[in-house]
Amino acid sequence: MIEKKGVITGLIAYVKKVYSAWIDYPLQEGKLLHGQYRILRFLGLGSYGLTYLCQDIRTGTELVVKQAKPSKGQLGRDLLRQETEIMRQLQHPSIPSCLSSFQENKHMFMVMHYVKGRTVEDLIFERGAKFSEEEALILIRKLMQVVLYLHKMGFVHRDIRIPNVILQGERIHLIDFGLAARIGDPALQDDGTDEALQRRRATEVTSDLYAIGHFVLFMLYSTFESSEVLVESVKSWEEELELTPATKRMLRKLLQVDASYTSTQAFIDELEAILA
Ligand SMILES: Nc1ncnc2c1ncn2[C@@H]1O[C@H](COP(=O)(O)OP(=O)(O)OP(=O)(O)O)[C@@H](O)[C@H]1O
Repeated sequence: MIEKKGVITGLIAYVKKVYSAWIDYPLQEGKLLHGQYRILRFLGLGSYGLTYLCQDIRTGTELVVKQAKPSKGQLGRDLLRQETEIMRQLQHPSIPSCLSSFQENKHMFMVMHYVKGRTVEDLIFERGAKFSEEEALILIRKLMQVVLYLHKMGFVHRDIRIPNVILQGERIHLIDFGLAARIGDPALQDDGTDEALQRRRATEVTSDLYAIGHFVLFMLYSTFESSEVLVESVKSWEEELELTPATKRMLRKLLQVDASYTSTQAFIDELEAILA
């Protein structure tokens, strides 16, 4: 009996997976959306949305169009609506502007500026970029100008990660506001009981600072070469990375090993002091 129940549950999960893959299939290149945006290329399937590079046929400009992921139903649409509302309130040269939103064939879309450049993830994993301690901190100082603006506007990003930061020459851009929320508001999505995820997703500024800590570690590990061939390392970043004591102390606070910073500005002040 129990075995039969297990088979049925497995079968339902499989059917759900096939159905999701089918309804989340990206729209075709060349398709015209809203009579204005021609799809040039599918950029990616995120947790809650599908993203396309499009061309505005009236102006020739390249833009990004994000579609709520059909398999996520109402939650996908609510998150895209929230993302649109938040982006409309933000005006910063390092944040893509939201240009419009529309519905078509029961699907919801949002149009924003296209940021041409390379994500920090691409730079590290595809281009083999290496960040010294100082370079990593200088980049974070730039990123914190955008994060401080966001926090001052009353929002948290909640998804600051290396694929969501684009470098365009000397300029830095923060993208993907899909999980952004007003500070203190209850989160729309349920993140279960994973402790690390809950720290990233709390609607408090410390969740972005926690994410910044991991961001710094990704950059610092770009120069790390392990001598322990084929042995899976169980050492912590504090044992593996050779860092100045001040940076170590800063990271311990960001990662909430020690008590976190009391404000975003307090972190920036300490960062400035280290770089000075
Ligand atoms: N405004 C933008 N300019 C340039 N590229 C963008 C822009 N917005 C998103 N992208 C790119 O589109 C792709 C898909 O992005 P999206 O944020 O929808 O999902 P994701 O980051 O892959 O996943 P998730 O949403 O789960 O974090 C990524 O490669 C991202 O770099």
